[in-house]
Amino acid sequence: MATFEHTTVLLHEAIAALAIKPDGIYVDCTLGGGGHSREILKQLGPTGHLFSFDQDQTAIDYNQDNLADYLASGQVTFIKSNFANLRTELTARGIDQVDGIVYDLGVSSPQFDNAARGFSYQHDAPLDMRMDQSADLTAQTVVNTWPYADLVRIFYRYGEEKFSKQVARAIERHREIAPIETTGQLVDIIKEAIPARARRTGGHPAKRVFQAIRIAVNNELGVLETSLEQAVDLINVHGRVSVITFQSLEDRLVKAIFKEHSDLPELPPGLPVIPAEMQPDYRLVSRKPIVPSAEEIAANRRARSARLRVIERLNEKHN
Ligand SMILES: C[S@@+](CC[C@H](N)C(=O)[O-])C[C@H]1O[C@@H](n2cnc3c(N)ncnc32)[C@H](O)[C@@H]1O
Repeated sequence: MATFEHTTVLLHEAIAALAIKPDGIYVDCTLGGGGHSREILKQLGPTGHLFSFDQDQTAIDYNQDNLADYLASGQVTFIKSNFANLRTELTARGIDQVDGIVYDLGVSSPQFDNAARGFSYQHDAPLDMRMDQSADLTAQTVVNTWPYADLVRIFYRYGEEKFSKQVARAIERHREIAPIETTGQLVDIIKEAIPARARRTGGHPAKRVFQAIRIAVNNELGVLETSLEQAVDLINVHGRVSVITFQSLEDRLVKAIFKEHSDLPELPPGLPVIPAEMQPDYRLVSRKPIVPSAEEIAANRRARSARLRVIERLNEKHN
C-alpha cells in the first residue's frame, strides 16, 4: 500500500457527535486517508452503510486497500465526486435521506506534502493546487490570466492579505514579461511585493496568498455552501451534520448556515407560547465550536486551527 500519512483531527469528537446508529446510513464527504470513514464503519452493524466522497482519485485509490475489508463486506461505497454533488450522487444510488454526514475540510497531508500538487509554498513545483486533478482550473491559470481586480478580490477575501494590491500589481508586472509557472517563482514575487517589516511577522509571507489561490481554484466556499444546504435537508429527524473547518472563512460560513436553520423565526410581539409550527427544525448540538484538546494540538500542529460544529434535525420541515 502506498504511504498516505494523514493524522485525522478531532477523530472521536466528530464521530461521537453523529451519535451513530448501527443500522443507519452515513456519509463522509471528505474521505482523505479514511480516518473518519473507518471510525464510522467500526460502529456500523451489517445493515448500516457508509457513502464516502472524495474528489481526489488518489484518496479513493488509497482507500481501496486501506478499507478493503469494509469494501468486501459491502458496507462502504466510494464516490469520486465533489461533495457539491451530494444529493445527485446519493439519489443516483436510491438514497434520499441519511442519518448523519461528516465533513473534514481542506487538503489532506499527502496532498499538501506532495510537491507536485503545487499546494505548498515550501516546495518548488508547477502551480497547480487542484484537489480534483481532472478539473480545468489550475493555480497557473488564476495567476497568469485573472484580471488585477479579481486577484485583489481573492487575496483580500480568501487570504485576508493586507498587501493584496501590492501582490496583484507585482504579479501583473511579472506575467507581462513571462508566464509565472512555479510555486517558487510566485513565492519570490510575493516576498518582493510585501514590505520587509511586514514580512517578519504573521508567518510565511506567501501563506495567505497561497490559501486564497487554493480557495479560488477549488471554489472551496461555494461548494461548501451548496453542499451544506443539501446536507441539512438530507438528514432524517435526529440526524446530524458534523463539520470540521481549518480556517475562519469556512468556520464563519458553517456557523451562519447552521444559525439560519436553528434560529427562532421573528415572532409577533406578545406571543405567550411559541406555537409548534414556529419552532426551529434544527438545533445546534453545542453553541460554541468544539476544539481539539491541548494534547491533540501538541501532537499535531495542523489541529491548532480546527473547529467542529454540529447541527441536529428536530422535525420534518414545516413549509
Ligand atoms: C482533510 S482531508 C480528510 C481527511 C480524512 N477525514 C481522514 O481522516 O483521513 C480532506 C479530503 O477531502 C477532499 N475534499 C476537499 N474538498 C472536497 C470537495 N469539495 N469534494 C470532495 N472531496 C473534497 C480532499 O481531496 C481531501 O482528500
